[in-house]
Amino acid sequence: MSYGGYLDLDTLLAAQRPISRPEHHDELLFIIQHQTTELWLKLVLHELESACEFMRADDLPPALKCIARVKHIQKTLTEQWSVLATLTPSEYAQFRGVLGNASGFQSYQYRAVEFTLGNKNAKMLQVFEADAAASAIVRRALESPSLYDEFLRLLARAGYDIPADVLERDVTKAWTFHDDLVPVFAAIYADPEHNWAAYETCEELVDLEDNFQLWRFRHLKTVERIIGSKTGTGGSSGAPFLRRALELTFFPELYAVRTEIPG
Ligand code: HEM
Ligand SMILES: N[C@@H](Cc1c[nH]c2ccccc12)C(=O)O
Repeated sequence: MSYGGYLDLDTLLAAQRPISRPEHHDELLFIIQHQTTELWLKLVLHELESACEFMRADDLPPALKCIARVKHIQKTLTEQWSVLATLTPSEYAQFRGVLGNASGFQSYQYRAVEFTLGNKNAKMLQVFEADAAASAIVRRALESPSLYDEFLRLLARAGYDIPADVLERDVTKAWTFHDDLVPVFAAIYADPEHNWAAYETCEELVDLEDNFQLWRFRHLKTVERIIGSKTGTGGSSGAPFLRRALELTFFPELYAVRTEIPG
């Protein structure tokens, strides 16, 4: 066994192949920024899937440990935008053309993470039609209960009054706001001492969402400084599209409960 052999470094380090001719100095940065993100997303998915499994087994402590690791990865990914922000608009414009219609829209691991957190949208599968392996990853995330679904099922098993329509919902559909979950969370937040595990998990989920939004925000701000309000290579309006994504929420009832806390 050797360092490079164990890590399959030859494969890893052969995978940065700029396509601009003559090769643009900054294309390597662009590639590595994406590849490192994808590597971390691979681990995020792995940890979130484990967190779901632990929840299914009513084993919260290890689920929370997985979530804690995901939160650190999210922070790293958010910080990492500052490296790409050293790419100036003039530099990027010199090789943007080689990207054609390719775009972050096509990140199947990103889509799988969004689905695992509950932002499902079956239409997104179309993007990956031509790629069987990518489709399988995204479809699995679409068809599995989200982390939130698993948490709510766990709460129901623990005796909390989770409405039947929540427990029996079609998990392939986007989450919609459930008014009657808010009193359940209000009771948990009113008495943390007697609901500690549920209370702590609620706050961990809010952390996950908060971190996810910070990543989205930094993506938007980096995009704004690099391409202004140009339309995206993926066919979207660009920055306006990314700005709208900041209104998405994975766990709306966990935000709604905050309004209901007396005081
Ligand atoms: C110069 C750098 C970048 C620019 C100008 C940029 C621009 C954009 C734009 C305009 C979109 C909207 C889709 C489109 O029409 O193309 C988008 C989506 C996306 N980008 Fe980036 N991006 C950059 C870097 C990155 C990096 C480093 C990642 C990390 C993997 C990334 C991940 C994504 C993802 C996942 C989406 C889909 C978001 C969604 O559907 O909610 N982007 N990007
Ligand atoms: N969507 C980007 C291009 C882009 C960003 N990340 C990518 C990853 C791979 C291919 C293309 C891209 C733009 O409009 O400029």
